[in-house]
Amino acid sequence: QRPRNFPPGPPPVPIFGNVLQLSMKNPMAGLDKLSAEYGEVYSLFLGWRPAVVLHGLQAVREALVTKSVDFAGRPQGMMINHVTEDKGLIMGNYGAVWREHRRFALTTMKNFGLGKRSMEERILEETDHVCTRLGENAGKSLDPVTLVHSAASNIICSVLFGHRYDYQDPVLSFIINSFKENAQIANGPWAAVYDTFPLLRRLPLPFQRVFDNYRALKKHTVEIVEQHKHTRARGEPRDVVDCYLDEMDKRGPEGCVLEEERLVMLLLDLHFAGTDTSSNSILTALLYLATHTHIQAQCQTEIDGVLGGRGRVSFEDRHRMPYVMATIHETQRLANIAPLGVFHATIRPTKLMGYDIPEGTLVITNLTSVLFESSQWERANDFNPAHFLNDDGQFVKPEAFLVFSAGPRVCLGELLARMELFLILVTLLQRFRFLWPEDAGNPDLSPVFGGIQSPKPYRVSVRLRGNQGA
Ligand code: HEM
Repeated sequence: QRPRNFPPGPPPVPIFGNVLQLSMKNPMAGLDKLSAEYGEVYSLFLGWRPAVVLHGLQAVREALVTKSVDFAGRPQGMMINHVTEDKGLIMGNYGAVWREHRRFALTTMKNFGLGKRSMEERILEETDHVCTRLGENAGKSLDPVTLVHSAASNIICSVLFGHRYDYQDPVLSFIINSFKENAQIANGPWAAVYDTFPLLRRLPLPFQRVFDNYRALKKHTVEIVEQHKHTRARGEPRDVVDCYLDEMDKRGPEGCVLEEERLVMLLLDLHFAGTDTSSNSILTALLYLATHTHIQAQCQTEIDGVLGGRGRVSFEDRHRMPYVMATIHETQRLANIAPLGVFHATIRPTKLMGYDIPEGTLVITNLTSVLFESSQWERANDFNPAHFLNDDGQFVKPEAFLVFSAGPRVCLGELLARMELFLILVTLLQRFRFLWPEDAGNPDLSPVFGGIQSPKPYRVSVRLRGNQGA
């Protein structure tokens, strides 16, 4: 039963709630229909658990920005909380432990928080490896998925652990595959079964795979932390692990929320959140550029004009590349990496657009509905970099660009992700042309639905550009 003055929604059936009324493969169309019937704020039952769904900029903004703290919690008692042993940052509830870890991670990952090697340097170093691999494939076509996932994982590994893996290293594919499989299961029907039927949780069903993968990843991360404890020099951090250990030393054991077990979970969270998100954004950008070569060429003209003979781009160059910035942002909008964001929860009783929302209510921010809202975007379903340009051709970011969400829980890796996208894509466009292979048929640009979306598998032809060439 819905509480009094709770947002309206479809009648639930016993035990299942409304989950059977939505397609598990892709619930987005079903959610749009419900919004058309019940409004911008409506409710659903996921099994026994009531959830409020926010549709469109107005509702999402009121919750995340205007009532920010009220909506800054995370639902508890779900599979993902159990997998991370209630110690992760992403699913950590609003409170001192989450706040301290978020502050620590944000400060450390600022450009100069990581000791001698800046974030920019780490990204550009990895980009060189990508260019070498692409150069070997010049004149041919390749499936860029493994290369781009490996590069994104290596960048976050370099930031977290000061280490990158060779692209052939089996540890790298173990990490990427484990995170990928976990994301798939954790956002699929088996996670819903786990969350809805507590009595089934100990049975050998497919969701156990997520726990197995996580245990293996945790063991690997614990070993890295142990190695760091032996090789670190206090006060001279090389990476996030060293920074955390330094911070623990500085604060001492008394009343400190920083502890080694939490460090391991923080590393796993950042590694997970920083891999598929960035890589699928880059893969989507390459797909759109290869299939819209006039836009690619316009980016290359701007890049050549700004960089001249300079071999290396810097993040500062973005201010002189409005068209490139607009193109990257537009591909991010269309990539729609986190279509339903990450689930929120209310931390106290509150109101939203006139409805009463009790404490602890699960809240789903339908970011897709904002990124494709026809009143916010002139041509919402097209690839149109002009969405991010004003009449003077300058780069502007519309309020409805919520790929990183908003409010106190806004993506913690936004700066890193923006740097990666800009530095990698500009370097690649400076050196290569990407073409849709002639024998590949018509491109299918629609993404594969998931908690983190990806483009459909594709191949792309790679051509070397001349020094400054066209
Ligand atoms: C283009 C790439 C990325 C996109 C589109 C993206 C998007 C998002 C979104 C939508 C959220 C949910 C915010 C909310 O709960 O309202 C989120 C949370 C988060 N992201 Fe990202 N992300 C990206 C890259 C990264 C990277 C590179 C990192 C790692 C350094 C990262 C770390 C996190 C963390 C830790 C959270 C949870 C924050 C919290 O709960 O306080 N993300 N991200």
